Amino acid sequence: MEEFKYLIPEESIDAIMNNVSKLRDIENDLRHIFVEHGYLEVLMPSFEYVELYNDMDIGIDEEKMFQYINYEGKRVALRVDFTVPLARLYSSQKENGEKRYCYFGKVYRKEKRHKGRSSEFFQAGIELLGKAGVAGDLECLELVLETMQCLRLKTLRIEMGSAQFYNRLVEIVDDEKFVNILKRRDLSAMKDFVESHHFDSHLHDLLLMLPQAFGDIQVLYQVQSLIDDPLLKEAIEECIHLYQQSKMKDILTFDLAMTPMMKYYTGIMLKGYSPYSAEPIMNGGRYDKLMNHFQRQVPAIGFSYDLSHILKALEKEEEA
Ligand SMILES: N[C@@H](Cc1c[nH]c[nH+]1)C(=O)O
Repeated sequence: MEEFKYLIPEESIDAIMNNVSKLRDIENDLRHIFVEHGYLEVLMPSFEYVELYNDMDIGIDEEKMFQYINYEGKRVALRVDFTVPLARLYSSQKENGEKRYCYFGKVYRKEKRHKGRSSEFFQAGIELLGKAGVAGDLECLELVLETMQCLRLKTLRIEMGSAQFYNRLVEIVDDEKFVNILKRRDLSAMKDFVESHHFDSHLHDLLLMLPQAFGDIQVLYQVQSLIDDPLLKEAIEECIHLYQQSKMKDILTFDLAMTPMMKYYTGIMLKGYSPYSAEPIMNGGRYDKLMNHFQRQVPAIGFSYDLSHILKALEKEEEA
């Protein structure tokens, strides 16, 4: 036992000592902008019932949760996500109006084998509840653009995918193997997959180009010319529409092979990248059906920065 007192469990990374003041500055700048735009800062509890996350089927397996059984015999987990508990908070309020929340804190997601990866993610994010469609998407995109300046990182890129596009495609293709191939962006596996099915020629061509459907607005036009399904069409048209109105055209890349990080996404999905971080420094998206779990129909969108990844990217950028 004696030697353990000098060690930390593999779930932990050691204390962050470099650049903590920088992290606090970034946090404060973000807070300032969020609050200025009407987002109310909330301090969410660290513990939630495991059932809350399970019922929402968010796509984070139970094995990823740090959990224990409390005195009632109920399973309790350390927070694995902010979006779900905030949806619960919203549902406890009477009216369905627009609400803007922001938050700063950690989420805990256990890795099977850590290999130096942390299980703690320091997030700073917002949730915009009750604002539907392009208007809500644009408000969110503008806030991303404005707050990106706070991060002190030089070359940031935003990738946009569509959960509506992805979900509909999964439905049409109707074969579990498809998702795996898409996640790996495996071109030759996709060829074999397409050849072993009898899809119509449009779907056939679309699936073949999908692993590489990554790039500027031309990608959307190219895909648009291949589809006739109304829901797929609608999803692409929404992205085009957003692009036309967005102020981040020069840093925006589309990725139609993007698979949802969280199962609750129903519309656009966003990821922010620095060339100095292997992991996305920002994740977000529209989730119009999550509130249905609370017997409410409320459209919503949000995003969160990962401050730990941002800090690491800053260090690497400085070294370079
Ligand atoms: N909760 C998501 C990010 C997000 C916030 N709002 C919508 N999505 C995550 O942890 O990846």
